[in-house]
Amino acid sequence: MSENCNQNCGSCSEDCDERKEVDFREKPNEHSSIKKVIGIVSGKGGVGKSLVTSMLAIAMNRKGYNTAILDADITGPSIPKAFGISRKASGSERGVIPVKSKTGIDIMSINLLLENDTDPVVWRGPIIANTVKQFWTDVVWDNIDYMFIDMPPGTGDVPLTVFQSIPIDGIVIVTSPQELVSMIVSKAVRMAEMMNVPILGIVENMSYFKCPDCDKEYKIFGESHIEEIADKHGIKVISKFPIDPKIALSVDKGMIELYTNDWLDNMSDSLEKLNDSENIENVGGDKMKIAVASENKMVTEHFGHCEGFMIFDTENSKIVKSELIPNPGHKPGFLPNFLHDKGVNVIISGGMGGGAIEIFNEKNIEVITGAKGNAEDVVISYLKGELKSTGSVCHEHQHSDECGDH
Ligand SMILES: Nc1ncnc2c1ncn2[C@@H]1O[C@H](COP(=O)(O)OP(=O)(O)OP(=O)(O)O)[C@@H](O)[C@H]1O
Repeated sequence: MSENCNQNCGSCSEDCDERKEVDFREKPNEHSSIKKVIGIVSGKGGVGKSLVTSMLAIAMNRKGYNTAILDADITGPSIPKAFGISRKASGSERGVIPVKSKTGIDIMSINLLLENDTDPVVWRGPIIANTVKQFWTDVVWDNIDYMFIDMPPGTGDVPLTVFQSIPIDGIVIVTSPQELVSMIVSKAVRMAEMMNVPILGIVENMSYFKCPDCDKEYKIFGESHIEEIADKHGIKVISKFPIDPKIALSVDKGMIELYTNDWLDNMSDSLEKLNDSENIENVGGDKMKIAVASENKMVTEHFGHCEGFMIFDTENSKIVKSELIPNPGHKPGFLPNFLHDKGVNVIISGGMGGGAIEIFNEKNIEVITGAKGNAEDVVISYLKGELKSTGSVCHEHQHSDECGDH
C-alpha cells in the first residue's frame, strides 16, 4: 500500500495488493424500474446489431412483457427510423420521458433529442459515453421487464464505459458470416468476462438467403463457422437470421414492428429460458442485507455461538456498508427472528442446525451453509453467484447447541 493511501482507489493509479474493485455503476432514475437489461454488441457496424435489438424488443413485447430500447449507438442511431418515430422525447419534473412506439415499446435515442435527426453526431468518446449514461440516469423507464441496449459498435472505450456504468445482466453478440467472427467473438467474450457479465448467446445475421422461387438456401457470405466458435467458448447460438429483402424494406419504411417470421419466436423463447436460469434481479430494487456468522471477521462453523454477525449492505451486487453486530445470545429460535427484524435477506455460516434453517426458510431468508474463509470475501463471491450452499445441517450428535438447532 502507498504511504499516501487515502483509501480512495477510484482516484489512485497504483496497482497495490489492497486495491479494491471500484464500482462505476450509475443508479437509474429514481422513478425507473427495470428488471432485466440486455446489451446487444457487435464487432463492427452494419452487421445488424440494431436490427437484432429491435427484433428482440418486438418479440418480448409481443409476449406481453413491458419492453424498452436504449439506443446507445450515439453516432449511428438507427432505432427511431426502424420504428418510424419522428416525435421528440419530452421532459417532466421526474426526468426525460421516452417515446412509445406504435406497439408500446419505450424508446430513447439521441435522434429523439436532436432538432434535426440528419445532423451528424461528431462528438468525442467521453461525451458519447456520458450521453449514454444520462439515458440511464435521467430517463424515466417506467415498469420495464426487458430493456435492450443497442450498444456502440466494437469493443473499445465507449462500449466499455457503457458496460461499466449500466448494470447489464447479459449480452447477445451479433455477427455475420463475412466478419472475422472468431476474433470478434473472442474479444466480446473477453470484454464480458472483464465486466463479469454473462453471454446469453450469439445471433448470426445474414446467415443465408432463401430463394423465394425454389426455397433453396444460398450462403451468400460463405459457410458459417458460428457453431464451432460458439462451442469453443461454451456459448449458445440463439438464432441464424437469413438475408431477407422484406427486413430492409420494413426498416426503411419505419414498420419493423409489422415484420413477422417464425425464427423470431425461437429467439424470444431462448431468451426467456436463458433469463430464467440467470436468476436476474430487478436493478431498481437490487438492495440486500447479507449476514455472516463470524469470529474475527472469518466465517464461523458455529452459527448459534458465533462472536457476532457481520452485516453487509449491498446495492447492485456491490458492498456499500458493513458492520458487526455482537451475538445477542443463543436462545431457541431467537437468532433467525433477530436477523429477520434487522432486515437480513441472506445468512451465511459454516454450519447451522436444522431448526434454525427451517425458521430462516419460513421467513424467506436464504441460507448458505458450508462457507469458509474471510467474511467479506465470501459475500463478494456470493454476489458474483460463485458461492453455493453445501446444504450441510449440523445434527444433534455433532454440535447442535453451538449451531442453533432448535
Ligand atoms: N438479415 C437482413 N436482411 C436484410 N437486410 C438486413 C438484414 N440485417 C440488416 N439489414 C439491413 O442492413 C442495414 C444495417 O443493419 P443495422 O442498422 O441493424 O446494423 P448495425 O450493426 O446496427 O449497424 P450500425 O452499427 O451501423 O448501426 C439496415 O438497413 C438493415 O435494414
